[in-house]
Amino acid sequence: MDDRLKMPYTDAVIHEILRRKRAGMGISRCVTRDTEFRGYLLPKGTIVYPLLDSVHNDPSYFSQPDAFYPQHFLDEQGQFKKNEAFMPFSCGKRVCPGETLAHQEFFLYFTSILQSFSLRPLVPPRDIDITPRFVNIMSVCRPYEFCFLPR
Ligand code: HEM
Repeated sequence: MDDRLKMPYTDAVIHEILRRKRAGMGISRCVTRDTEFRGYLLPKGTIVYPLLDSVHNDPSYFSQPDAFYPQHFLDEQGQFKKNEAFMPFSCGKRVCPGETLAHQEFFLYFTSILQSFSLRPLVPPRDIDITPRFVNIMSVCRPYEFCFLPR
């Protein structure tokens, strides 16, 4: 997110949601020529899937990869801190062209909802299971219910 945003904690929460959202797989791609990658030969025509979840759960970049921990994106002064391993929109030439729009929408929806409602889960937060559910090679969030209480 850019420096114009002066709500670092909210920004960090949104980034942590995107890190944890667990639909972390880019679109499949095809290797256009024989390619060596980390000692492996990927022959021309090989289909590859970038697994973004792997980098989002790398403990050398995220100190508590299994937790919901917005501090992954905050420095000691509570200011927003970029993390080069954050790439829910993938990276490179085929990076998601909707990234800026998606960030803006997230911020507006999230802040508008929280300005008008308090969110209350139906069970104590510690009883909410935030471990991923695996579907084929993807992991997805588990659904859970909560109430919107007008402020
Ligand atoms: C939370 C929201 C979003 C996430 C996490 C997301 C994530 C991604 C990812 C991971 C890719 C694959 C990039 C790659 O293959 O390397 C992608 C591609 C793409 N996204 Fe998004 N996206 C989001 C929202 C949007 C929005 C709002 C739009 C358009 C308004 C959009 C349009 C596209 C398009 C057109 C591609 C294909 C790009 C290409 O193949 O060259 N996305 N997105």
